[in-house]
Amino acid sequence: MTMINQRWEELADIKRVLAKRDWFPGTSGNLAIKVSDEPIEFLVTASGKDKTKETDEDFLLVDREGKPVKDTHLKPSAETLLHVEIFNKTKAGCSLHVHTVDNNIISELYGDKGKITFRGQEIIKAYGLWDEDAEFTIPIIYNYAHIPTLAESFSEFVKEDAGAVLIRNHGITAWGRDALEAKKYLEASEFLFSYHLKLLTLKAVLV
Ligand SMILES: CSCCC(=O)C(=O)COP(=O)(O)O
Ligand SMILES: [Zn+2]
Repeated sequence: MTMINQRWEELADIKRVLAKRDWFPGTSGNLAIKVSDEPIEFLVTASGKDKTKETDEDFLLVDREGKPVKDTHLKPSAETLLHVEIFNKTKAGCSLHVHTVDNNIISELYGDKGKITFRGQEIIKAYGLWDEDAEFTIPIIYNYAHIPTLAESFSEFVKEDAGAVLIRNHGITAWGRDALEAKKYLEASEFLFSYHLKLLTLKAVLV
């Protein structure tokens, strides 16, 4: 199997799993996986598709600027520039972006603070943090409609090979050195969002 086919299968597997969870409502979301380092080339989801469907046009290969490597009628994700920041600035191998109700509500509740910090939760170990008092902070950025501006704002928080950033009332982008790590960061973040919102709701009901 060629590297591109191998990476295609890896990304297709993740897409299938996330689709089953309804994490691609209304054609939202986009996924990317690096195929080569020199030159940097990655597979990214084609724009505007129903990501719950599986086709042989789900992904296309783009260069380090997010431009298609070959002539194609497919358009790279409208948010490819965010994946471009990740692959150009870090050693990340995979980047995942989803819109969920939970990540949107958390981003709105904590958007004015510009971040949300989690502590005292076992699942924080998914971020590679094993200390009892470990904290994990997810920055929250403004949802600029102009994607190059959004990508510039996002870039400020792309420093590590794995991480997560919330875009206010839009969604989350999580990345990691490989597909497993990116998925782990995404799932841990969504777990923490869901837990936090349920706890807030229960506290409000019980007082
Ligand atoms: C209806 S979703 C609006 C665009 C977006 O935020 C998204 O994640 C999907 O865009 P893409 O071009 O990757 O399909
Ligand atoms: Zn989006």
